[in-house]
Amino acid sequence: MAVTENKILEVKNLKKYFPVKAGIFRKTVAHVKAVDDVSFDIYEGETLGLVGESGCGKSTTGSTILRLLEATSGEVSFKGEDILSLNRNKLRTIRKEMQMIFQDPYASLNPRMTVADIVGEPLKIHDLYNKKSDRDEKVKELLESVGLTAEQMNRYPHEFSGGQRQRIGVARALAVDPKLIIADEPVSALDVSVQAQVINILQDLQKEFGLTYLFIAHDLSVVKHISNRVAVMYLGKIVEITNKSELYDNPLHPYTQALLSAIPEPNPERKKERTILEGDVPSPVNPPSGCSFHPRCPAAMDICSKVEPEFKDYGNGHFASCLLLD
Ligand SMILES: Nc1ncnc2c1ncn2[C@@H]1O[C@H](COP(=O)(O)OP(=O)(O)OP(=O)(O)O)[C@@H](O)[C@H]1O
Repeated sequence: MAVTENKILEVKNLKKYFPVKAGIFRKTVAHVKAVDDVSFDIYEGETLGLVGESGCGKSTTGSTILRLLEATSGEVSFKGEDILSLNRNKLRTIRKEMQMIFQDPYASLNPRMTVADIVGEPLKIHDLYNKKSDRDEKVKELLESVGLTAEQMNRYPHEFSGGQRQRIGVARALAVDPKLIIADEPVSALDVSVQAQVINILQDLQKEFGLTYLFIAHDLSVVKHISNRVAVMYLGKIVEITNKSELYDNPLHPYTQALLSAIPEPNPERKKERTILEGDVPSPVNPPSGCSFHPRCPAAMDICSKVEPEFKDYGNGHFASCLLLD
């Protein structure tokens, strides 16, 4: 399925603050602003890459959309339905259509369960294929769709390589026939040679089943191949979002430029200038005033520490928040 004009997911002003407690009465003394006013849409059939350094809030965004974490405020609507206000029953029904694939294929599969039980578990939870023989048939089909074999269904996770385990994770996510998959760093724990295989499988499955992906990664090179659009996140906020070619050819935000310059250039003749990001990512408990990127920004001016930049459209759906662009 090609990318359509239907918004399957709309995220508006989403915030997730974690309380920081201290003292014998465990009083809340501050908040970790993990997701701080994030808005974006995803169109049906599309892959939106969500990229940023460790700790910028990508996983929290994914988990809050699926209500694995409760949002502090904001709106998330999936196919027009307001997810954040659904009761448990309705949430359970809609969860079938939104699945997550996790980063660590070692930690996310129960070592004591066979592959058949792992992949079949969501079917049981959602009361699908109640007869064991039907469920096993479905599991076989799912394993084959991710390039594994039916014979492997009675084995345990430790008998598989990292890439194969991630395929098991993908098969499990697909079991309930979802529409949207949030893939949280699905290839970060894998060898580079295996990363491309898993990404290719995800792309093939997208075509076959008309899936939509939110694909989370900390590295812009990983999402380049698979994404239609890319959103760049820094300290709880999206600082730039646009379609893939625009982002890689014409990045507007200095943070995006720095992330791009960190990608190794395989061709030595096309050596590029590198922007080395100075210092550490500031704490999301007490983000810097003004533009939160200013302490590390190679182009920062005085005003950047005083005024918070607006998130503006610079044409053709290319949004960025940087005072230097005005
Ligand atoms: N349960 C929690 N309680 C308190 N703070 C949390 C909690 N979960 C995450 N955080 C903090 O929220 C911020 C965002 O974390 P998150 O895991 O979403 O970032 P990330 O971009 O996905 O990073 P990574 O790539 O390392 O997973 C971090 O500062 C993190 O320490």
